[in-house]
Amino acid sequence: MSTLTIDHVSRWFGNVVAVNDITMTIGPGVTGLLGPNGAGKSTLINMMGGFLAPSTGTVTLDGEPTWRNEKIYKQIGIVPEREAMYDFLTGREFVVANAELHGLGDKAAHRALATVEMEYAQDRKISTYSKGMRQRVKMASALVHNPSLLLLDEPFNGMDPRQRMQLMDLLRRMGDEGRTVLFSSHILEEVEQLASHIEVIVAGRHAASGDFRRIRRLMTDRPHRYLVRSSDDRALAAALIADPSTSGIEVDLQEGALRIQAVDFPRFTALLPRLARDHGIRLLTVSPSDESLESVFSYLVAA
Ligand SMILES: Nc1ncnc2c1ncn2[C@@H]1O[C@H](COP(=O)(O)OP(=O)(O)OP(=O)(O)O)[C@@H](O)[C@H]1O
Repeated sequence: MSTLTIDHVSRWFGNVVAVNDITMTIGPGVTGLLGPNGAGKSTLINMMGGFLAPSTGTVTLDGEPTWRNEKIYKQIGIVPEREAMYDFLTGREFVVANAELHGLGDKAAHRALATVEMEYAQDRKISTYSKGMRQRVKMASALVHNPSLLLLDEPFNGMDPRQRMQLMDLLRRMGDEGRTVLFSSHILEEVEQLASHIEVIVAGRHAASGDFRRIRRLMTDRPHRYLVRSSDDRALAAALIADPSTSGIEVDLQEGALRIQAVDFPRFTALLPRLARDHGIRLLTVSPSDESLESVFSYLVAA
């Protein structure tokens, strides 16, 4: 059982602060590291894995620093995001080469290939593999030395639903075995399905931490903005503003629409059609105007 401790870690590249004073603890089981593109997930994972030095702060695995610590590398398996692999090798050759780097032999490679259920294709060239197969071979090479900590950077990117399910099952199994598994993603649903614990980072900062219900609640409890078009925007605005489910309504003349900020999301969604009906107003468009992941995340950061 391994516990990873990130203590006031920052990392900058020139003027860019990629990771900004993050403190978190990752224990056994599956943890999802959620954040939009460019949030600093890869930078953080590289520091967790001991491949990149923090500018300040420390990353330790069971009390031992991960940076430049060979003893600790034996406990860490990392599946990087990048696609580049040795296409001219077979899956087996690739995993054996990685086993040899750890001073291990064919047996370890064979065991790792079996774990990811890739024995059937191990003698084919990597160039002939699908995205999911490549991901599994990368997993096998990260697993050859039976690490207690497994780090995966955006492992589901570009996978089809079946491949995704297979990999989710595998990671779940790894977590159930008592390994500490951390994977990054920018998709909440993906993280929700798999992780018992979620860490959210946005713009290099730690935005939230907890189980997915808590994170989901933080996201749905925030004010929602809607763009609404109707047969009589002014009458609808007048009817809505009296209700406490909304905190602001703006008539956007250019768009020919109302911009509504709802603070009580369930009440607002029930109220809107009822009010429209009661006032004989026809609703033409009701669309959330800030549902992008970015805005959800920025809300969490501001909270
Ligand atoms: N080697 C580097 N040199 C300069 N800037 C970097 C370097 N690595 C990362 N950055 C910058 O640090 C920030 C965080 O990048 P990082 O790749 O860690 O984010 P991410 O959350 O993994 O994003 P993505 O999902 O797009 O990979 C970005 O602004 C990025 O441009």
